[in-house]
Amino acid sequence: MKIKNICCIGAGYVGGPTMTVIAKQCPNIKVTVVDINQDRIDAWNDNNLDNLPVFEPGLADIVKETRGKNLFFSTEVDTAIDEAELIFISVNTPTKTYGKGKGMAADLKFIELCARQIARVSKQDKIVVEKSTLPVRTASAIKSILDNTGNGVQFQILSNPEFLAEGTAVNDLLNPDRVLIGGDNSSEEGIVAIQSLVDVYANWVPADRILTTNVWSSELSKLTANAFLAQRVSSINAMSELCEKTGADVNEVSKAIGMDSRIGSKFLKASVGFGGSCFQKDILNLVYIAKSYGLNEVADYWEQVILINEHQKNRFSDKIVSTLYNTVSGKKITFLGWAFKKDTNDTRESAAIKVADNLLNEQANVVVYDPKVHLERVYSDLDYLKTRSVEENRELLSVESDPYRACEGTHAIAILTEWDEFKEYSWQKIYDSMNKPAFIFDGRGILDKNSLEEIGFTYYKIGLGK
Ligand SMILES: NC(=O)c1ccc[n+]([C@@H]2O[C@H](COP(=O)([O-])OP(=O)(O)OC[C@H]3O[C@@H](n4cnc5c(N)ncnc54)[C@H](O)[C@@H]3O)[C@@H](O)[C@H]2O)c1
Ligand SMILES: O=c1ccn([C@@H]2O[C@H](COP(=O)(O)OP(=O)(O)O[C@H]3O[C@H](CO)[C@@H](O)[C@H](O)[C@H]3O)[C@@H](O)[C@H]2O)c(=O)[nH]1
Repeated sequence: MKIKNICCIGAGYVGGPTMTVIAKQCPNIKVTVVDINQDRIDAWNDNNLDNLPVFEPGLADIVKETRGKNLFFSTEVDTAIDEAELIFISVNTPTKTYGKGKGMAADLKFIELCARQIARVSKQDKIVVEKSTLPVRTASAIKSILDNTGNGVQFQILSNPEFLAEGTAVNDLLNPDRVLIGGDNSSEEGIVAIQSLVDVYANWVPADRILTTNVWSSELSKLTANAFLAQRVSSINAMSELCEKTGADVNEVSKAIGMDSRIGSKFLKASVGFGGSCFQKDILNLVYIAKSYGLNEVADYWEQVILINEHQKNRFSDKIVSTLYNTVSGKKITFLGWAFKKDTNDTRESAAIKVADNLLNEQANVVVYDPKVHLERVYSDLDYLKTRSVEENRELLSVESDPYRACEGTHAIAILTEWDEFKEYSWQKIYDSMNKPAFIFDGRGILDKNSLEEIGFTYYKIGLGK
């Protein structure tokens, strides 16, 4: 079937950029991205492209090129569903915060609402594509809802997980390592549906990078990919602590092992801990699924990836406290960076949140500077933890829009995000304005130890032993 109209439900970090790139690469397909969040849709439609709800390098240019031509953002969900032959579901699937599986399982209520809405509205056969990350076997639940609540029309369910990383989303979408499409390859209708989606991607993705599998393999591959990626970060972070004790340098160890082609060099950068909306959520979900099948050893194995990550964040804040003579009470500590990685305004599960929370518990005065994260976001991240009152969070933590002002009179600087601009600062100027001794805690290993020590800083880098 030749696709002419695509609808995507969910205009978030995945739906927005993914559909923008599809619209660019497929000028003959009309792509409508819908969301129930009016503010988000308004922001996607804002004439000032600085106000788009998602910051990604290169994204605004493509939105400018396609919006109003074959790319539309709207809150008219029913109309967009009705018009489309193919519907992506790209809504959030957060960790459950209530009931059975609380703190572990994925909350599928938004997915179910979408399925019910598609069933209610559809008057013609549709292909429904899982773009959200979902527990393996969710497709059967979606199928059951569609078939039992629909108007007798036929639905084909595909799984097409998204592998983009934030900060590099546009490039990842334009040049994906692979596109994965799972579907019912045992029926003729299923094969036609799979081919329809393959044809969309074939507009720009080479055929050998479009992989088709059965639905369950596709669903499970997404969780597996994130588990393997996060496992590498936790593995190198575990080694970073041993490096600090033994005089090794984790960067040298990473390089040495990464040159082994069987290991590979990517995703071996020690850090203050991984963040982002996916890794923790998806591994917890994997652990929950394994447990639900009684696979306790499998569950315990993957849970360690999360436990090491928690440890890494805590040990970074502990290091700050112990180095500052075991007390940070009333001391100003400057955070450079709040986003979970560079080149994004996303802060979900950012290591900075936990490190700040720990330091606020010690009554530090934390000052935050991040080039892309706004003040309200920082406070809402902290308030969400409910560790202390909203007023106390505002008393103890402030946000600065100028990095030099953020560092004035501070006792210590902690690098929480690897923004490139941090490397370009006049560190002499910063040193001159700081309390002495002037400490830097580099949680991302991005600054040059020798030149900072020459200026007079006391410099700590994750994974660098003495
Ligand atoms: N963020 C990433 O980098 C990334 C990458 C790959 C996969 N994923 C997965 O993609 C999914 C979406 O992630 P995200 O980061 O884009 O989430 P998000 O929270 O940024 O966006 C989800 C959007 O869906 C909307 N929504 C929820 N229910 C709706 C409904 N019934 N009708 C219309 N709109 C509705 C919300 O208002 C929100 O704007 C998740 O399953 C996530 O695990 C995320
Ligand atoms: O060597 C590394 C690599 C990453 N990180 C950290 O790990 C986190 C996640 O980084 P990254 O994976 O680059 O960003 P995400 O946007 O979270 O992307 C991941 O999660 C997405 C959502 O599922 C997937 O689509 C992507 O393939 C997967 O990389 C960030 O805090 C990074 O700073 C490190 O500490 N060291």
